[in-house]
Amino acid sequence: MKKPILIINFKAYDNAFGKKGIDIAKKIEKISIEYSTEVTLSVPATMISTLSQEVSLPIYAQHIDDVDLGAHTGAITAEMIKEAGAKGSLLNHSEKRIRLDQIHNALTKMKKLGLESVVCIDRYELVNPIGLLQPDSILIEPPELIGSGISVSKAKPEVITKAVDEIKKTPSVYLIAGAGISNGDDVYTAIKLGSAGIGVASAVMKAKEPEKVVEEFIKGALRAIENG
Ligand SMILES: O=C[C@H](O)COP(=O)(O)O
Repeated sequence: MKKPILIINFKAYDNAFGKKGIDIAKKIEKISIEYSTEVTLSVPATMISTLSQEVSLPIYAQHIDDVDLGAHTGAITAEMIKEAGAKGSLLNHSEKRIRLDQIHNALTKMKKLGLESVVCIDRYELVNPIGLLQPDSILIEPPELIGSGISVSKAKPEVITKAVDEIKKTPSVYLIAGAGISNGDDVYTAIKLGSAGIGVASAVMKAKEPEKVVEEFIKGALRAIENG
């Protein structure tokens, strides 16, 4: 994964799929290319294949099930998302929690398949236990701020700084911050506090002009990196 890490989670918003899903992905791609800054899209499973073909951005799944291929009705496996074109997946999002053993199994399989992984957690005490499992990144998000428009950077900066301290014990793992990220300053602050990037959903998916929001986020991230 390249820093700054910018992950836009499409979740199940009404513009996350179908023609609207392609449209928003293309708008984000245009800005990403303009600023030479990679933006990862975490999309509904049904859109992985389409968006992998329609845009040049890294496409992630939002979840995978910890099951082997076989009799598991409705399962979405690591093999399936890889074949559909995904570069990786979120795991354990607060809207799709899984058990620790399932995170472990999923990561083992993803590594074998060459898929990237971003494990979501809700508190800094989990940074080290999850970091020891060696995902590519950990995304820390206080659940109460998700979708609130009040950013973790402003409302709970200590969550980021404590998580940044903890991630130093597993230096190959990136720490990403998310929840309520709404503007360029939120992104700037999150990175200045030591995170490798941000995860965001509502500010982009609910925006009238999502490309403008993404542009502001990228500018905030680049400004933070320039200022060291
Ligand atoms: O995966 C993204 C997060 O849950 C953040 O959501 P939000 O930007 O709507 O707060």
